[in-house]
Amino acid sequence: MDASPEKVAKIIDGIAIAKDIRLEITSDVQKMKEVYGKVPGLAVIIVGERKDSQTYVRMKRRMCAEVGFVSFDKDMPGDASEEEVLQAVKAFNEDSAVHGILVQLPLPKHIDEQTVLSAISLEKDVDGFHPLNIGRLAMKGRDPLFVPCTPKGCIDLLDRSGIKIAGKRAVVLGRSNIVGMPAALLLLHRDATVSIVHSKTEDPASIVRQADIVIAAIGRPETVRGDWIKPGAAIIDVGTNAVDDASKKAGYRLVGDVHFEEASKVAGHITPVPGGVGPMTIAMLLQNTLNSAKRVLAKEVPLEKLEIRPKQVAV
Ligand SMILES: Nc1nc(=O)c2c([nH]1)NC[C@@H]1CN(c3ccc(C(=O)N[C@@H](CCC(=O)O)C(=O)O)cc3)C=[N+]21
Ligand SMILES: [Mg+2]
Repeated sequence: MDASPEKVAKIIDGIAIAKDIRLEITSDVQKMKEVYGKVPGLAVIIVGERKDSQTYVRMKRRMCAEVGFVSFDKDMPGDASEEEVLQAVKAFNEDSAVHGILVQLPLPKHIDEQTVLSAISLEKDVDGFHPLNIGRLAMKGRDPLFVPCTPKGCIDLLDRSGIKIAGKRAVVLGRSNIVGMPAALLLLHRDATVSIVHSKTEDPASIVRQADIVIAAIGRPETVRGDWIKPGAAIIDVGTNAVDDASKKAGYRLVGDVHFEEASKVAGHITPVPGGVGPMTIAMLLQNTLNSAKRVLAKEVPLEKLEIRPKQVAV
């Protein structure tokens, strides 16, 4: 494919795809309710008053209601102690109506995130942030119980857009525990040839230019420019950066890590921001929670009689 200036990439519509997924989930939840008298339960713990965190948590709780889950809300003050947060996690670990536990990040500075994430029961770690789930993700043949939602959503966007992964060159920008690193591992498990570009990489543009698939997760606005992109490449933009914009009522607008206007003239497929990866993150959280509830059911109902199967049964 050549990069003639009039060429325009196909937009990957994360809002529509996430909605399809929520419909699939809703139908499984209805069946679960009819046949077994149970619905999935998701507990969301938020500590402190960060505006962005409150917005995300509100969206998660709204989506839970939409698909028929029960949501358990625990809103704690910003000066809650680590011990108190751990107690809240423990209570949800022990509550059989709760199939998934999410502790909204970032936590206030006086609380150690790894201590809290490690306290979440492995069977309820729907964010996939528990070190054992991350460790399993890194191992061939040892599937984790839960895959982190944002990277999982990125792969699902590629799959549902008909983009082939096996054998392709993929470049991930960013190496965070919650997006870049797991995204690279997932691509590797799908037989892509994977490079990770990060803050110390020399000449990142030359690496990105080789990629058939780009996942950008660095949290720096419009860093990936049009001339970094191989014509026809698939671009998944995880960045959600607020930049000042006086023409907007809120005083800011959201932009990705990719310069959308430039990139969409070169790429074959591209996700918009907002409306790309963001909605998928929440859809994957719901999917992980549903699968967790199915796994609990599979322990109570003989597998051959189970009408809705979990993706994976044993630990
Ligand atoms: N334990 C934990 N799990 C998370 O999954 C988690 C977290 N902590 N902390 C913060 C990040 C961020 N995150 C997003 C979820 C949805 C959108 C989303 O739906 N964004 C919309 C735009 C929303 C808007 O307009 O502000 C979109 O991109 O279209 C974005 C970001 C989950 N996170
Ligand atoms: Mg593995």
